[in-house]
Amino acid sequence: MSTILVGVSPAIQKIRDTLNRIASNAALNVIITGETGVGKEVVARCLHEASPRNKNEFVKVNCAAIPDTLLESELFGTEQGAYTGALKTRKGKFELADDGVLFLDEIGDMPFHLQAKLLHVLQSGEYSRLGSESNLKSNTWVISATNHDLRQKIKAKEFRADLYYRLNMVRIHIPPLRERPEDIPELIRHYTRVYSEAYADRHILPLSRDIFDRFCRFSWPGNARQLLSALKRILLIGCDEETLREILDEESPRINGSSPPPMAGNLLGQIRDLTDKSPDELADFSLRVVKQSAIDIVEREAISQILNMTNWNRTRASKILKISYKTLLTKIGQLNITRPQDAQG
Ligand SMILES: Nc1ncnc2c1ncn2[C@@H]1O[C@H](COP(=O)(O)OP(=O)(O)OP(=O)(O)O)[C@@H](O)[C@H]1O
Repeated sequence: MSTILVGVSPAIQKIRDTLNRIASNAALNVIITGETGVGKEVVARCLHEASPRNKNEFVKVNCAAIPDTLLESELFGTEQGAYTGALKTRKGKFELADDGVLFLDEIGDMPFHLQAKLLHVLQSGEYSRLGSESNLKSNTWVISATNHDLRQKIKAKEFRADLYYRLNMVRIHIPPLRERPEDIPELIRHYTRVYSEAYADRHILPLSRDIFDRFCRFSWPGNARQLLSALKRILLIGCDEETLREILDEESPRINGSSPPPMAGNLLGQIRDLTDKSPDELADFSLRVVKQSAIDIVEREAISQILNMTNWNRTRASKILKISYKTLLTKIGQLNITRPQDAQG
């Protein structure tokens, strides 16, 4: 099943744009940054699937989960007899990901001594298995991800600046969900469909209007991962008011407003934040992207309102909007507009 990057926020639309531009040549190392659970692996998988390397492996290594002593052999493999107990030759992740993608998750946790080795592979395109003298050629697209601020780690001498620049040929930053609340309803709708299909025997009902609204107002410190586990739990086993208050930690800060706040506000907020950005972060910015995002936001809102007003009578809606029926259908698909009752009870 292919990976879908759900979201309508300008941030996600910009990521989709970048993704399409860089996946076709699959050559520049990419670093994906963002808090835990924002969807870094989703973006890495989308890059792989959209690239010419999609017939070959997507190999993931979690640099934080593997003990320091094992990470090196995990990455580069071991030659038979390299150490007592190395009974046979084992391929490393670089070799398994040849012609495919090597996804280095939690790269900020890679031990300092291994960072030098990784840099060497990235620069020379060559590496050798532990205990072997002969060089192997590496042809893998390296995509890494981190939820640390690597610039802080560089200052603290915990991360090599030269490796950072090598990994960071393209940077994709995914903002936390609380900064793109318009993605919350989309995630709820999409994953309600996914879970309904996966658990078809359970006759899953969509969230009630009240819970849907409360989900949309919550700030989700654990981002999409937290949202999805709460959604799945409620859809599968339901929950009483007390449990819901616990899940939504109703003492914690709210996103303002009732339903998701106006999207245009977010776009303007993002534009105002531009002054804080580094030239690197402005690489994907252009007036064209802003204009397109603004048009999409306004069109989506207008079409949704008219569809709701006409109770989703598309012929009437297209007449009011003064566009053809066919254009309306295309826009509904392109702008990912869904009927409220598809997601709410
Ligand atoms: N935009 C999105 N579209 C679809 N699914 C998403 C999106 N964002 C996150 N998810 C889902 O949320 C969960 C967490 O996402 P993912 O593992 O990609 O996050 P992450 O940023 O890599 O987390 P970590 O830093 O903890 O490794 C996954 O189940 C993923 O499918």
